[in-house]
Amino acid sequence: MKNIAPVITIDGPSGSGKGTVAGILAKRLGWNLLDSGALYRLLAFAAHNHGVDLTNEELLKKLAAHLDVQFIAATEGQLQRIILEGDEVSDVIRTESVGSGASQVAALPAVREALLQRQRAFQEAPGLVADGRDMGTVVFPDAPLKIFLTASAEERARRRYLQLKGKVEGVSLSSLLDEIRARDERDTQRAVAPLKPAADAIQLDSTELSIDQVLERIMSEIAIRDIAG
Ligand SMILES: Nc1ncnc2c1ncn2[C@@H]1O[C@H](COP(=O)(O)OP(=O)(O)O)[C@@H](O)[C@H]1O
Ligand SMILES: Nc1ccn([C@H]2C[C@H](O)[C@@H](COP(=O)(O)OP(=O)(O)O)O2)c(=O)n1
Repeated sequence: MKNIAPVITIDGPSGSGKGTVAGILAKRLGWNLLDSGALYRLLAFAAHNHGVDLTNEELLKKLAAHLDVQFIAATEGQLQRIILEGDEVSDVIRTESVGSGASQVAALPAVREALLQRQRAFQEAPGLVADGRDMGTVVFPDAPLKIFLTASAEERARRRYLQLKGKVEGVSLSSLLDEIRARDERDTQRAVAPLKPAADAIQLDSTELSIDQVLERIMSEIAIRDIAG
């Protein structure tokens, strides 16, 4: 049977606000949430734990196909939890070094293929908000609303800095900016499913917008399309 649960895709570079906006939107609509970047982060993290080299496409493909992961949905007062092989890894997968590993494994075609069905399985009633790099272009090309969220690299580094300062030792704005630029370069230049807006995506530059303003813009696009009942 054809899956008719609507999908809203939010793609964009690191620090543009995708995860924040997708999480709030899913909660507001009462829809499911797919944080696709978490899957690539989990794979990079699992590879590190199992001593698998981040260039070993064959082994990474197998690891991706058998990734033992559980997403426990957010509840009132409790953020989404991610369990990998029985251990809670919600926080440890968020470091920039795991992000960089995720970006490396994400460039491998066999890895992307192995994770495709797992991502599509999140499309369940009453609807799905999915964030990542290729949600609108590859994973959910028929989504009725696609957002491509951007912000200047400087603003994205500033946001990350504010987010990590006090939590992670030795963070510096200039190294975060370098890391963000390196990840942008790798994610946009790879051959398979590169980061780019879908032809029918609405592009939203959040450099000068607050989180609430971004949400307001997306809510008005949802209302125009009448996709959330
Ligand atoms: N429009 C915005 N203005 C200011 N800060 C923002 C905005 N959107 C997101 N943030 C903050 O920036 C940081 C990174 O956001 P996040 O949602 O993790 O980005 P992404 O998922 O695109 O990497 C978070 O601390 C978040 O609260
Ligand atoms: N749909 C996706 C999601 C993430 N990736 C890759 C590329 C990204 O640099 C890494 C990490 O993604 P993630 O969305 O968690 O990173 P940010 O929160 O934007 O910093 O994974 C991808 O290739 N395709």
